[in-house]
Amino acid sequence: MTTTPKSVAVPVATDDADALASDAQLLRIQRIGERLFNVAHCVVTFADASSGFHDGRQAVAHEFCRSLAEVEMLTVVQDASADPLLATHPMVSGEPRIRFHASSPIRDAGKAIVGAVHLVDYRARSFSEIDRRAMADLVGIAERELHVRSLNAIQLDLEKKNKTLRRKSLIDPLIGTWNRGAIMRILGIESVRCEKAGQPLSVIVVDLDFFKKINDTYGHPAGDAVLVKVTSRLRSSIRRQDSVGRYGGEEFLAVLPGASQQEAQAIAERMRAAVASEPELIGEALVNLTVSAGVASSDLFPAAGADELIGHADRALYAAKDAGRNCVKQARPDMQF
Ligand SMILES: Nc1nc2c(ncn2[C@@H]2O[C@H](COP(=O)(O)OP(=O)(O)OP(=O)(O)O)[C@@H](O)[C@H]2O)c(=O)[nH]1
Repeated sequence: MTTTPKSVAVPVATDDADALASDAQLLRIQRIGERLFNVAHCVVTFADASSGFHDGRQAVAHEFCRSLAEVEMLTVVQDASADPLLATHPMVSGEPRIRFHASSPIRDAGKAIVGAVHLVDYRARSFSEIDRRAMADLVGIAERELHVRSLNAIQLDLEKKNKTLRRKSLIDPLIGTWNRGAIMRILGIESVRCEKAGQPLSVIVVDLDFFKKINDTYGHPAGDAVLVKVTSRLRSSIRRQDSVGRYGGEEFLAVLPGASQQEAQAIAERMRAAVASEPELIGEALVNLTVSAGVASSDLFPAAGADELIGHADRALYAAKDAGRNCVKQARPDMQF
């Protein structure tokens, strides 16, 4: 009778606090079992070896219980030394000379066996009808605990999936920056924050020059690769507190909280220079890339809301394109676009 229990996957709470709380509860169940039946050990085992819990005092009894085959119903061996199956078990014939063993399966909500409650003693003893009913009650408590554990695990899993989904819903899948929805939300938040703090807020709209030609010449996948490379250069040009997102196809929006018009102009110029500084290797070809940028700052448009600020930056971008591209234009109240 030294077979290993079948492996049944039991969802367990992986969060440390939850796991500790559940383990404390299991220890409590085991202590109640020992008191209730006046046995040396009450051990709860799970088919999934990674779950279940025992203290050092129970290690031998736990090892014994885990070495036994899974039971389908309450099974009682009143004297293991006289039991045809257990008598030859090394922990019965030798130390620690286990004599009494009773076990009853723990079932999950779907009635699958996921573990067992065991009673172990070093003296032979009887097991009354009252004991049988008490054992059923104890198993019921263990099953309820297991149910709570799996609910915790499901909740944790859902929370993780939720977090991943939320993140995915904010990130552009091609270039890995904030997507339009996310960068607009960041702009909204920073706009309120800067206004409250009495700080300026600047935005930059950046657009790749002649991108259609790149697509037409090298193909759409190469165009995608260009977008990724340009994104990386733009990101390396901003400050820690700034954010860049994909505003449109080949258009980016940078949100610069606290940046005055001069600082924003300098950052936009840094972006432009970073892209134009050296050609990008796309496949076999060295491709010269440039961007045009329009900058708008709240210190020049104090009454402008976030959307209006973008409108001003957009118009400055058109001016940069008109001026021959590969340049930065600052939106000014006195400018005619
Ligand atoms: N490869 C690729 N191309 C894109 C993507 N999004 C938009 N585009 C392309 O970007 C090109 C934009 O072209 P235009 O609006 O004419 O702009 P442009 O050629 O950059 O010209 P200017 O902006 O005036 O310098 C179009 O050919 C779009 O198909 C994308 O995700 N991947």
